[in-house]
Parts: sequence; structure tokens; C-alpha cells
Amino acid sequence: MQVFGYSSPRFSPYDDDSADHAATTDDDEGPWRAPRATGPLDARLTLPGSKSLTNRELVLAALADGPSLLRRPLHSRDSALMIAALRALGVGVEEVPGDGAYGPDLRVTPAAELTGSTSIDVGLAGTVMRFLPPVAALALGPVAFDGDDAARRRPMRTTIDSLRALGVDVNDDGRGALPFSLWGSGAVRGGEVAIDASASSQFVSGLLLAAPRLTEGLTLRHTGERLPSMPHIEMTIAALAARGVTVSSPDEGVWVVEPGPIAARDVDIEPDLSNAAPFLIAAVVAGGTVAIEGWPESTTQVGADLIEILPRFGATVRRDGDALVVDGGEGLLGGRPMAGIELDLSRGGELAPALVALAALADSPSRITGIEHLRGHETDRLAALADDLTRVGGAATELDDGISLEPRTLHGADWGAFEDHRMAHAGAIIGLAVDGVDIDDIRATSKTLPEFPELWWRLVASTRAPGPAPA
Ligand SMILES: O=C(O)C1=C[C@@H](OP(=O)(O)O)[C@@H](O)[C@H](O)C1
Ligand SMILES: C=C(OP(=O)(O)O)C(=O)O
Repeated sequence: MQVFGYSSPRFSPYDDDSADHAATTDDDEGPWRAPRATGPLDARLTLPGSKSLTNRELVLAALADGPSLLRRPLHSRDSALMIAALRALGVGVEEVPGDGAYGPDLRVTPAAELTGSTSIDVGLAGTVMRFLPPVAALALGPVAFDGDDAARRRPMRTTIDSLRALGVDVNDDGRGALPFSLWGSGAVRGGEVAIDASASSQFVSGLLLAAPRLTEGLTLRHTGERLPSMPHIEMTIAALAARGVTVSSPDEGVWVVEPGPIAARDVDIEPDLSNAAPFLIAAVVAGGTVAIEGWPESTTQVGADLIEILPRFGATVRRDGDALVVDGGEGLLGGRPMAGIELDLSRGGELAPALVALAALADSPSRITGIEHLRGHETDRLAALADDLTRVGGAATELDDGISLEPRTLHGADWGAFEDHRMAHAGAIIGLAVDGVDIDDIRATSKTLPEFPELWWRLVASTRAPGPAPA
């Protein structure tokens, strides 16, 4: 193995009050020093709800034939943006007490008629910018869409063109990006539409979620060369099925939805398994175990792919009751060799930043491919990863469809979050193994996991002394 090994801690997580630290982090605009792991971990964590499930269920509940309750939903920037947007369209979203550790449940009451004459801030949320335009097209009146500067760089042409093809009046400046507006007439004809969803599966999901409410339903055909993030499309289809809507797929890349009601339904939101990635990866780096509670027996979340991926980095994965446990043994820092990996992540691009960070700590080269569409995520993730890893002394090269890594001895440096929650997670992973990694904007994690700094400190504070695990 190349570098690291446990060194004397710069701080003791036990001496430090991690809750206070989280509070200071929140108040502090400055860089966030990623805590170094000081021994094998022994962490057991409960994580907040899935972004992808929460924002799908919010949309489906808003379009349903009666009120729905979302139990243990995510409360983060992306879900707050979705809630604000639905409220702007006349949907009732009310917080009600629940048993979740991370905030109230949500009762969603559909509007008798969706109301337009409003504007929607999508922030930087792909789920809001791609799922809501088809919903807004069902409203009466104009709806303007805009978001963060970084959101204006994300691909939107497929949403704009597909709505036009379905008979919706859309005004944009021709760049295929935010901002744009549409003029809802209270109904959308629907019918057949061909789209290129190579840049994002969310173009497919957005149309499918609203499809049962289109007058003629929808036959959607993907014509592009590749289709990333298939599990997210399957998640959309499963969420519709649970509400009584059948999506048939007569051919690969073709989906058919008949017009009809979307059933009201109370739904439990699973913990976010993609946000589990950095925590589980921490066990591979630091050694010891990390358990994530409430890990579903079966799920449509692509984070479940970690069960197959992490053993390829030498970890063992097991269930313990309702928890998933990743055991990193003595860990990379305890001296366990860790080889690099060849990995096609086209199914789960959102896992890429954390897995690239892990691969950057390996003692042989890696190639992570199938992720060209990551250039249109919160930031150009391939460029951002190459940039940050180079700054900490790594050797990372952008490929057309991914990134290649050579083993190097890493050192501390500033780590850019690029407004991207998962880039911040990646920096925290490197910081477990390397002194002095300063993440410039840890608040980027509030997009999907505002509790990240606090949970990460709890994770690192779970360190037990090196050596065999206690029986
Ligand atoms: O539908 C969803 O909830 C998502 C789909 C994926 O988008 P892309 O297909 O654009 O990668 C994923 O990366 C994103 O984090 C969430
Ligand atoms: C790509 C992501 O987000 P979004 O939903 O904004 O596309 C992500 O969370 O990795």
C-alpha cells in the first residue's frame, strides 16, 4: 500500500465535541478540515431518506387522486425545493409529526386544479428541473423555471423539446438550458414522443411520472446511443406501479403509459443508499465496521450495488438484523493492500465521486467508465475529480467516458466542492487517509444530506484502537 497508515491524531474525536463541531461548521463559512481516521471504525448510523424516492413520491402524491402521507422523507435542499415548487402550483404539503430521526412526515394534498402564473426555483436539483416541467404543463397559466448559475449549465434540451412535441408552449432562448418558461393550458395532449436521454435518465423519469395525467397517455421512445442510470428509471416505474399505474415496455428503450388515475398512497421512504456510500467506504479506508440501519431487503436504489462493488475493494459485506454492515478488516490504513479497479458505473453514476476517491487510495491503477453524463451533473464531475485529485498529489486523467487513476502518495490541499454534495463526500473520504484536506464548502452537502458534517464526525469518533475487533 502506498502511503498512509494511522498517525498520531491531530485531534481526538473523543476530546472534541462532535455535536459542537457540527454547529461550528454550520456557522463557519470557511473551509472544513476533513477529520483523519485514527483507527478502525465501529460505527452504526441511521441515514435520512432517499432524495430520489422522496422527490418522486412528492410528485406522484401531488398528481394522485387523494392525499398521501410520506413517512420519514428526506429534508434537504432538494426536497425543500420540490416542496416549495409544488406549493407554488397549488399543492398542499404539510409537515406532520412522524417517527423519523430526521424531521417530520409530509402530508401531500393534491390541488383540485394545478395553478400556474408562478415561478419555480429548481436550485441545482436535477429531480426538480426534470420532473416538474411536465407537471407544470398540466397547470393553467405561465410557469417560469430557473435555478442556480450551476443549474443553467445542466442539460435541459430534452425536457424542452419533448414538452413541445407533446403540444406544450415552451419559451426558451434556444440554448437547451434554464431559464425557460411554459404556458400550461390545464391539460397536455400526450401521445408519442421520441427523446434522447443519453445525458440523463431524469428526462425519462420526468415524463413517465406525469404520463398517466396526459390526455392520451404517453408512448416514450429513447433514441440516443446510451441510457444512464437505468435503476432510476426502474425506480420511477416501480413508484408508479405502487400507485396503480402500469408502465409497459414493449421494447428496450420504449415505455407506454395509459391515461388514468394515480392512486393516493401512504409510503415509507427508504434511507438514501447512495448517501450511504461515503460512510460505507470509510470502513474500507479506516478498517473496522460501518453499519447502516434500516437497509431495505429489496430496493430500486442503485446504492444497493455497493454490496457487490465494495468486496472488489477487499471489504466484506453482511447483514445484521435490518442493518447492512461493511467490514473493512484492518483497512487500508491498517496496512491491508487494496488494488485498483475497472468499473463501469453507467448504472450508478451518482456513486462515482465516492468510489473514485476510494480508488485514488488504491495501490494499483483504476479505470472508472460509463459516466460521460457526469459532465452534466451538479458540476462537471470528471473535471472536478481530476482537478481535486491532482491538487492532493494524485494522478487522475479524464477519459471520454470516465476517469483513470494511477497510484500516488497523496498530501493535504484545498479540496473544491464545486457546489456538489458528492464532491464534498469524496474530499471527506480522501481526508480520512491524508492529513490536511480542507473542503472549501461543506455546505454543498445540504443538497441531499444536511447532516453530513455531524454524521461524518460521529463516524470518525467511533474509532476503536487498532487490532482485532472485540468479540
Ligand atoms: O432520477 C433520479 O432520482 C436520479 C437519476 C440520476 O440522474 P442521471 O441519470 O442524470 O445521472 C442520478 O444520478 C441522480 O442523482 C438522481
Ligand atoms: C446527479 C445528482 O443529483 P441531481 O438529482 O441533481 O441530478 C446526484 O445527486 O448525484
